[in-house]
Amino acid sequence: MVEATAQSLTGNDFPPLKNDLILRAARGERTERAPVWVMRQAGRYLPEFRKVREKHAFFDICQTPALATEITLQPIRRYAGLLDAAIIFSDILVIPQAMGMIVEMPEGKGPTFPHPLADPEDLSRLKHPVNVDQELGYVFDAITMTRKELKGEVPLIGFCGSPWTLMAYMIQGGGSRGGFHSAKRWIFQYPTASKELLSRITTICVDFLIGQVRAGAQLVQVFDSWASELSPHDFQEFSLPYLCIIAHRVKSGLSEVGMEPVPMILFAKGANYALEELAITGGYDVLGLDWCIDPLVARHLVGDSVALQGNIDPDILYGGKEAIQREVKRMCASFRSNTTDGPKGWIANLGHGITPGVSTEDMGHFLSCVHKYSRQGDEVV
Ligand SMILES: Cc1c2[nH]c(c1CCC(=O)O)Cc1[nH]c(c(CCC(=O)O)c1C)Cc1[nH]c(c(CCC(=O)O)c1C)Cc1[nH]c(c(C)c1CCC(=O)O)C2
Repeated sequence: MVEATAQSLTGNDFPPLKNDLILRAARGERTERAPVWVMRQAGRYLPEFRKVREKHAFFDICQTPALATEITLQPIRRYAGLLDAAIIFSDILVIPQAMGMIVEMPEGKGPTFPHPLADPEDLSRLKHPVNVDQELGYVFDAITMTRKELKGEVPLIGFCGSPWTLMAYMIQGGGSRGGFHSAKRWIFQYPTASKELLSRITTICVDFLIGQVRAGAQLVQVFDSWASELSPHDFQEFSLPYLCIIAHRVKSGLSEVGMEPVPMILFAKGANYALEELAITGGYDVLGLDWCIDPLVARHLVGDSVALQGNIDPDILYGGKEAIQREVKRMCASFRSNTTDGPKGWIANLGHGITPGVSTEDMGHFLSCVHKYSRQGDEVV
């Protein structure tokens, strides 16, 4: 059913889908076990990824569909039958690049912008408007190629960064290590210019996500990784409105071109105080949780209106096999409210991305434990 829609509307002849567990969970349905995938599942903890990285620069990989496809498939092959979704290999920072900014990814240093935005005059340096097909068509090509190569094994997730998180990088010029003082200064000193920038990024996110779905993405996720930097009040003003616009415009934009909506996931890290409001007005089908909230509490806050994703502490993967098993059991009990029924509207994941030092074996153990302890019929205690 899912396939018929995508095929007829994109003109792409995609193989039929064999595992729709994550699509059912994203719609809030009860499933026989929790579908599972891991943020950054195609990344540096995989020796096969590091091997490709030895020969190619990070953004060259993103811009070369055959390489992006190969890396997207690496975890799917290694953990055959254990992962329930693939996520396209790319980065949230391709949007600032599309806006004309230079982004470098020196090994082991994280993203670096040599010329970050210093003050509102710098907005004139940015391309505006951005032709997303032209600037980011390589991501669409990678998605179409990957979807074909996946041969229907699991659905493919597309993604983008949230306006606030992208703005934070564009002004700060790098990752979290030095804090986000410059980006925060903008929202307090230049609120109007900040909102102009957020609006521009929002428009690109909408076109980008619609393009990813047209290219073959079967779910999409928006990463607001630095929501944690904002107070509840500032999240309301500088992140939430733009997140809502993205969800609503992507859905209406897809329906305008005659396509079914796909499930939309929002991961707003550190914004657990906003879960209730996000569930009511956000427009997202799934809310991702970090590990700082108990799943039972989260479910109580959001009611039955959305599915939940998450949320084990990624560092548990450093705790050894016993700890992984124990904590997965605990997570399953909390998401399933201790019943023998299968999970309802739950996608298992970590509470943030997997980190480079995790052993591939421990990652496999995590996935197996989710398969084992999230299953219908077993009581989890
Ligand atoms: C904040 C953010 C970025 N990128 C992303 C986020 C949101 C998720 C999150 O909060 O972790 C999203 C992202 N980045 C990458 C993916 C690929 C798909 C996946 O497997 O999840 C996704 C979904 C590949 C990547 N993106 C990056 C790598 C490693 C870079 C390398 O190979 O040198 C990978 C595999 C680089 C990157 N890119 C970014 C950072 C902070 C870093 C460096 C830190 C790190 O390496 O973990 C920006």
